[in-house]
Amino acid sequence: MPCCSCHEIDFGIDVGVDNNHLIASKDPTHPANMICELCRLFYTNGWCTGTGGGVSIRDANKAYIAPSGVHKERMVPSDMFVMDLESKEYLRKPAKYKASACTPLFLDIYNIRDSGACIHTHSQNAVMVTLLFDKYFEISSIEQIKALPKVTEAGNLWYSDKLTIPILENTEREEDLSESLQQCIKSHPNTTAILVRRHGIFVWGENIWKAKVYNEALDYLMELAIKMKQFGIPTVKQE
Ligand SMILES: CSCCC(=O)C(=O)COP(=O)(O)O
Ligand SMILES: [Zn+2]
Repeated sequence: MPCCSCHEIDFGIDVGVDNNHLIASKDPTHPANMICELCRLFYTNGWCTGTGGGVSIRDANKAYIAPSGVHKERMVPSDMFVMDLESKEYLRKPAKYKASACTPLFLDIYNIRDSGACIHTHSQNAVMVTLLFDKYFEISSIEQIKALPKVTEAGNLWYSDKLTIPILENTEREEDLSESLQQCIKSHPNTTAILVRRHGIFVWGENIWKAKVYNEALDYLMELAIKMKQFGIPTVKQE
């Protein structure tokens, strides 16, 4: 029955409270669509299986965040949380879910680096390198290194540059990583990724396309480094 004094009741609370216009778009590059597409792809790569890992994308002052503990390859845009990065209030909060446990970590990365997207994977290559290296994953003189940015200056690393990715110790709860992650990002201004021992990797970039390239290149290099170690080949080329 229409209500003459409150038009919202005609449409149901979803229109006003759920802010569906923030996630409904036919544009495949819209953050809500991209997160779903990339999580499907990352699931296929073994990077976001068993509900682990995820993707967040920033659109100006808004962060798009996936739900926690769901089949990451089956998410749909209406599952997305949207946070106002200034007020830290959710503009959209699907009632049946909690936001990803990685949310404080994604926010740390947006805050400290002003990045446009964050990728978190549980790639076995990432986990293995944290078991094979101590404080840093290091590799040099491999062509794929040229896909990674210098970060503190324009341009990418050169073939013979040494790529260094810090390794943090894991915590029981993902959100408890926040303090050490913040410190690590600040003390390593030229990194675009951080590994977490026995857990995975966080990768970020100016936008989702760059973050995707960095994550793919890093995973390639980590897989290669594991094989090099198996053959006793040093990952950093001796002069
Ligand atoms: C088996 S996944 C454990 C939590 C985690 O490390 C992760 O990356 C996923 O967290 P989310 O809350 O986004 O499901
Ligand atoms: Zn994780």
